[in-house]
Amino acid sequence: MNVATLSSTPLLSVENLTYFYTPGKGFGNVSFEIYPGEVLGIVGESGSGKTTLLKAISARLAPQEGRIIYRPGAGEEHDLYRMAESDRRRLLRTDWGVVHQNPLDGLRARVSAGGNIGERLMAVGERHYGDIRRQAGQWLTDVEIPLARLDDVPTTFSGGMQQRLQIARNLVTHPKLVFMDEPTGGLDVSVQARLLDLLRGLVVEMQLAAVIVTHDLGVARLLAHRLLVMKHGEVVESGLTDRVLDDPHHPYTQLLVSSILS
Ligand SMILES: Nc1ncnc2c1ncn2[C@@H]1O[C@H](COP(=O)(O)OP(=O)(O)OP(=O)(O)O)[C@@H](O)[C@H]1O
Repeated sequence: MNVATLSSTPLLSVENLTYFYTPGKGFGNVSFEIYPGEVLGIVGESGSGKTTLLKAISARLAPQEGRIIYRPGAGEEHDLYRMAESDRRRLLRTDWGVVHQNPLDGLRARVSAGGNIGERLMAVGERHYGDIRRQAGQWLTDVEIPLARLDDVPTTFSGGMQQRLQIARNLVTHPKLVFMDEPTGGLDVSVQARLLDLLRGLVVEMQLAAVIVTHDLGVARLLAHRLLVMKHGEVVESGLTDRVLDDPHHPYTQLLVSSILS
């Protein structure tokens, strides 16, 4: 992917971040930056702290040390965990999106598909019922869900459809930054491939900045400009995706890469 057009001011700066549930369980001293339009992949084995790190950087788990600076526009700077709780919550409903591995964690099960998408639009101030319904319908079509399902609740959808609905709900407000935890996990291989295609198209078209946690290096290769490789709660390697995967420097990354080749 082309990173040459990225802005020189980071959208998000993560500085020496640490969170341990108990000794050895969590992550320590993690620092990195995300630029507008950039997709960062976080890879590593199960239990290496990826999900915990994603929660901390997406305003859902206060770190024990370190800070996160968010810059939504020129000259604007917010220290994420020093903002008022209500401002942080608003950020998650409007400027940011979170796509959970289990789609029902990110959807309202008793609200129609259209309502799930419309709710986010209302959070950014849209009030016109007709416009909201029209945009919800457009997004359903964009994520390849038949328009006829607009009034159905997500529990009647397949796993793949639920995940596409969750993506539509998150992207309808054109967020600046989206956090995704194993967005294709738990889906059949063929459904995963279609979803990946869709995600890749949306990321490019909307110039989304995103952080994607995955243990699947194929997903990382397809979506991420840059990778962080985690092991036992530490970042052991980082760099441009092609460099990390084609010329891994750290022995652990070499092991990860060779394990998918064998
Ligand atoms: N709520 C919690 N309380 C205590 N320990 C936890 C909690 N959540 C996760 N852990 C532990 O913290 C460590 C890191 O977990 P985390 O979910 O961040 O890893 P991960 O790399 O995302 O793994 P996976 O790919 O399996 O989701 C693991 O040892 C896990 O068992």
